[in-house]
Amino acid sequence: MAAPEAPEEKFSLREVLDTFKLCLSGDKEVYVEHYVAGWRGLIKFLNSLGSVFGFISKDAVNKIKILVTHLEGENSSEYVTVQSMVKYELENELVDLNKRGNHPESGCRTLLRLHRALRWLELFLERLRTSGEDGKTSVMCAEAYNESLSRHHPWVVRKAAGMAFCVLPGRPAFFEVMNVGTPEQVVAMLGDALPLISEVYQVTEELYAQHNLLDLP
Ligand SMILES: CCCCCCCCCCCCC/C=C/[C@@H](O)[C@H](COP(=O)(O)O)NC(=O)CCCCCCCCCCCCCCC
Repeated sequence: MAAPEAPEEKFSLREVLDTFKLCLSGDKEVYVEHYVAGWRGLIKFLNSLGSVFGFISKDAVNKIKILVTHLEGENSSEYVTVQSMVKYELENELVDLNKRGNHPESGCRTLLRLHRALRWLELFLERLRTSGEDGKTSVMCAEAYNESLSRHHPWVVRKAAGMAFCVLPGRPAFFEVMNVGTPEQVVAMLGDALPLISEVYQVTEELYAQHNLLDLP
């Protein structure tokens, strides 16, 4: 059995919900700081599911580190919101637009990877929310993945992801790890969280579409 985690390391869905609430400013700009914090919370959840998911969490952690480097770097004021980041990086030609080159760690391409994963999360959580007691998390996860992220992944990543999904715990254990309370309370909280996640996704999607950034290499 795994050693118990330190309390501050424990995942809580409420915490993630709260960070996603903070993501959007009054005029619908997305704060990079809170976006990153939301992902950190989700990765805690992933880590608590076991080492099979290590290769996924490692990639997500790397992406977060890149964004934090921008957030804390000398141009930190340009990285306050996704909108200001896009403007700054495009105006200063800091993004590889057609093929990978001098800017493999641009904020724009890095955030795009997380943004695509956010769509997977939205689809997965919606399935989880509406599933019955004996719903299979592995199937919900695979379906959500096939409808979103998978098209951006090469065969070998799709294969590894598919294998990891198979060992996901069942719905009751999954709900337990969320640390919310009864299954009914989890479902209610998912109902609160989904519109927030969905709005952050939509705002980012529109911004990236406007600037033709949805296929950054
Ligand atoms: C709960 C089960 C979690 C399953 C996670 C589903 C997503 C599967 C993603 C598989 C990614 C495999 C790792 C490699 C990825 C990279 O190739 C690829 C491309 O990057 P590159 O252009 O720099 O090369 N990276 C990505 O697409 C970014 C993936 C980020 C995935 C983050 C997933 C976090 C999952 C958090 C789970 C939270 C569940 C919450 C329940 C309340």
